Amino acid sequence: MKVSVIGCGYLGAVHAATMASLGHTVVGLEPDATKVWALAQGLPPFHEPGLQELVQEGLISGRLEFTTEPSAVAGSSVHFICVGTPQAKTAMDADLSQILAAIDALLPYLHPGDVVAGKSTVPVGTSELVSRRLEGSGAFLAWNPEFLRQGSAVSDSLHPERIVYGLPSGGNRSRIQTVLDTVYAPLLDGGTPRIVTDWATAELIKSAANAFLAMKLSYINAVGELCEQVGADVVGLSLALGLDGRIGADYLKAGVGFGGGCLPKDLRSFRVQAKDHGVDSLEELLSLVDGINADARYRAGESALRMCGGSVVGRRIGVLGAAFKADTDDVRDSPALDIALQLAAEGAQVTVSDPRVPEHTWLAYPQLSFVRHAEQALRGAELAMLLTPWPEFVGLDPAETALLMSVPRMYDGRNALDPVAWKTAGWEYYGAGRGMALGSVQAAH
Ligand SMILES: NC(=O)c1ccc[n+]([C@@H]2O[C@H](COP(=O)([O-])OP(=O)(O)OC[C@H]3O[C@@H](n4cnc5c(N)ncnc54)[C@H](O)[C@@H]3O)[C@@H](O)[C@H]2O)c1
Ligand SMILES: O=c1ccn([C@@H]2O[C@H](COP(=O)(O)OP(=O)(O)O[C@H]3O[C@H](CO)[C@@H](O)[C@H](O)[C@H]3O)[C@@H](O)[C@H]2O)c(=O)[nH]1
Repeated sequence: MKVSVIGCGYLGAVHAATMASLGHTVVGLEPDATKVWALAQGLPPFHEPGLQELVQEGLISGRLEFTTEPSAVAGSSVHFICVGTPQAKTAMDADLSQILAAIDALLPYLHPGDVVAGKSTVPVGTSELVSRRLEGSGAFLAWNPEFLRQGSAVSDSLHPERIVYGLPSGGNRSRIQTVLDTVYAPLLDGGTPRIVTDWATAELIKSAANAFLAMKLSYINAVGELCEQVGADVVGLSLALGLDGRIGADYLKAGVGFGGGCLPKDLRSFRVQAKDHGVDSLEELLSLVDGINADARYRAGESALRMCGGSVVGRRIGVLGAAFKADTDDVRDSPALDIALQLAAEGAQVTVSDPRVPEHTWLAYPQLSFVRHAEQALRGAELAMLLTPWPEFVGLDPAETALLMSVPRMYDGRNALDPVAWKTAGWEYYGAGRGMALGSVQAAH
């Protein structure tokens, strides 16, 4: 089947390559000529494990192409909408301008019977809005939200936990379902569960999923704050909670809070949706979740101040990590960058190390120094802050690393290091949500 993917950023590039690997002929449409050039060379313009190989396989097979030319999408049976839905510049709701522009640009090339499948994360009601724009084209609309995570996007796409179809009511429903079933046949045949529902439910499934993850993270971070107050250890507590199958161990790693291009903005968009529809209790709950997340970042800055004796003015701090999580080069709403900026604003000399964040990103933050390697950030520093748990940081040798520092002090904002090993090597160690605790809970069978 020929399919098009409209918008080839973190989601669209992966989706296009995945569709090609499932055997479809794929045209990826993207207005950014630099991204198209890079993708067409088989060199994705961002870091995503496994993507380069998948894109190169697609290009070599002849089933995958990238273009800036909208007419290339003509003749596709399914058009996947993967454009951005960022937070609006001056409000908390989602900015739908990329969605509407993408649909308008698609209209001249749609044929009756084509399926337009929205994969972007959108507020409830967006499908209704988009379907009115599609009127007269003869195309059908489905909302088919995507759940991949950056850093494991390729494997998440090839082995999804579920596929959701939001379909219109009426006679065309089964026809659209058949088309989507054909597109996803290799995954469905492999046992991936499929949920078929209406547009509004599909839209809400995605918002509710991200808000739930955010809620779990803010819950454990708030509990972590209590742990710090009473000298308890949130890492041991999370381990014990996670062994309860009803709770589950995922999204219980306490630290400096969640970031990225999805959870924060989707949580805020969901807040607006709840408020707009008069569900004040949900809005209040989500607002607390958002507030606790902001606090987690702020408390990291406060801990740094305390560890430096009450002031960071002129003090050298080495920050390990700029990306919002490991295995991505994405700094959208990154807690690490936010905390580094907070400390620079307090007067610290902050050097940030990240193995992947591209150099053009650094130019936007003249108040920070950027280096590639941990050693460069930590040499002569009196506080190290681990804020993104890249393997090269987690694997640092505490004794060797201590020799680089003017004072060996470690704030572990991801609870990724072994406090006993670091303390034994002479470090003053402080973990988010565990303070100076030594990690007093161990699992045994
Ligand atoms: N990043 C993720 O892991 C992820 C996962 C699931 C869902 N989502 C959702 O997917 C959507 C895209 O997210 P992203 O992270 O890929 O964003 P992104 O900014 O990386 O990618 C969006 C791309 O769309 C392009 N674009 C903008 N206007 C366009 C137009 N009119 N026509 C064609 N292309 C256009 C942009 O140039 C950009 O390359 C968002 O709604 C997001 O919430 C993202
Ligand atoms: O135990 C944990 C797990 C995650 N995080 C943080 O939470 C944030 C989000 O992490 P993750 O969910 O892995 O990253 P995303 O790639 O943003 O993926 C989320 O957002 C995507 C876009 O909507 C969805 O598709 C995914 O299902 C959803 O997990 C990051 O800052 C992580 O560091 C923690 O602090 N502790």
